[in-house]
Amino acid sequence: MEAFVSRFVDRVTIHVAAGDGGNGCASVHREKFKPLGGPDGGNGGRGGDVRLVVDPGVHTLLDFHYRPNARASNGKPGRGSLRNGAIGEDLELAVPEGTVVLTPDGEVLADLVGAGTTFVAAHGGRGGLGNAALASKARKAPGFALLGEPGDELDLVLELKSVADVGLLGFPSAGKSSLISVLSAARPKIADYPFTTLAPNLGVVTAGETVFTVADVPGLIPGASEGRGLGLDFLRHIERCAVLVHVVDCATLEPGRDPLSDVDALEAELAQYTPALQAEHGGPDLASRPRLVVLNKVDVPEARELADLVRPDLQERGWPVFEVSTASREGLRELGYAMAAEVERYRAQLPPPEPARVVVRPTAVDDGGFTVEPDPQVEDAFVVRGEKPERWVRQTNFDNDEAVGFLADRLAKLGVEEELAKQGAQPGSQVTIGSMTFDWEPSTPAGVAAVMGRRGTDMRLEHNDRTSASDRKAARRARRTSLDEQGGYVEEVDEEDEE
Ligand SMILES: Nc1nc2c(ncn2[C@@H]2O[C@H](COP(=O)(O)OP(=O)(O)OP(=O)(O)O)[C@@H](O)[C@H]2O)c(=O)[nH]1
Ligand SMILES: [Mg+2]
Repeated sequence: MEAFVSRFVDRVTIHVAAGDGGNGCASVHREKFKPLGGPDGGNGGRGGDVRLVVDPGVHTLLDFHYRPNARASNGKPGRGSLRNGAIGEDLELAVPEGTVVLTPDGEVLADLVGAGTTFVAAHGGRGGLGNAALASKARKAPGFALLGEPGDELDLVLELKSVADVGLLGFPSAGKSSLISVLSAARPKIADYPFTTLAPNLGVVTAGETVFTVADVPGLIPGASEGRGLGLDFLRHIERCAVLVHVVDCATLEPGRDPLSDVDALEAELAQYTPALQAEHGGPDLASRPRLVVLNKVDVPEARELADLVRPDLQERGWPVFEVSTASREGLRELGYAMAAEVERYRAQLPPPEPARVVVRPTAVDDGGFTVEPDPQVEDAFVVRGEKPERWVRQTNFDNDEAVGFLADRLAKLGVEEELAKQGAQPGSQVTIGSMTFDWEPSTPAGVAAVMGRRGTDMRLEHNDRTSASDRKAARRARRTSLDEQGGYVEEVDEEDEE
């Protein structure tokens, strides 16, 4: 029998950060006696993702409790001579079967079922294109490159619905922590004063082929269902356990206590408690869950006598009874195997694990669309929203005029300028995209055409625009081919397909 855990964690908030994309490189090919070479700046590498992967060897969220921060590595910047930056390494975090991923607001993002099921918790940022990839017929030697995008960075809540297979029920000092310490390798605090255990402990027990978890929880006292002692905390944990085990102190000298009345008192508490989870998720109620009874401390002669005395009464209720001593370690092997058998029985009647039910976060959709709306806070100002425009702004180095010009071209090609003009934007109107606000200067045929079109018509300009569109398409096709050959390539340079 083995184990590794000494604390019980079923809910944890983690902070995940994907890697940033590397910046593209602006560089010009240099050779002796050939001063004017072409652009040869490579692309930045993509940042690494943070992924959650179901690993059957992991049984708790404990690791996240100790290490709640996870960061994947950044992509490397591109370099001269067409060298692309290395891609950032993905970070995989092993989570137990049944881990539920939520936003801090409680929205369920994924319910991870089945070994190997993967959820991308944070997407790495795209690498920026280097100036070689940005070169085109019209822009033969770009003096700029695109910035890498920051990776996603966010908080997530992980929850484990079924935190333990077996829950130990018992009065304070009955020997629950002692039992878990001898069944598993967990080393909880054990002492002869009540409520030694303040936070539940979890042990992983191996009996034969079966690996299962046992939760040692704070001692239960009458009134717990109304919140006495550590009652409600205790009950919240117990309701997640498939098998309940009464741990009874046969050596207590407290007046009014004996094994039968102890068991009755705890059963009465269970009966009064309405499990929160049951209401939420359905599932078997506490009353119908299998129980075992452990008569503990039989190394004490009086305790063994008492155990022998009450054993038939308990068996009459249909509960298997085990006499053990965590001190002399008597009866433990048999108990371990009996727990394993109950756990196996429970698992066998569970519906087979559903295929991965993963809810993808809605922000990942890139439909190429955008919206333009008047800014509700500022007069004569507009807000542009959309995956592409916002991304393009993030990729732009605003210290470089040429890069800003390139951004303006991209926005015009997507139709953002035209739409702004349609909605009445004037030169000098404030336009906000993502985290940037600009003064609008319609600089392109598309923008002007729209302004003209609104006033009347200008077929000439529309015509010009059509011609240049087919030109651009041809140029784009050529460029794409050359990009594909580079390999490790990051994104399409232009998204003019909307034309
Ligand atoms: N003689 C004897 N004493 C035991 C045995 N098992 C536990 N004890 C003693 O009983 C006392 C309480 O043990 P714990 O394991 O801390 O009991 P607990 O049920 O976890 O108690 P709380 O955490 O307070 O609810 C300690 O002094 C243990 O040494 C046993 O098999 N025989
Ligand atoms: Mg304890």
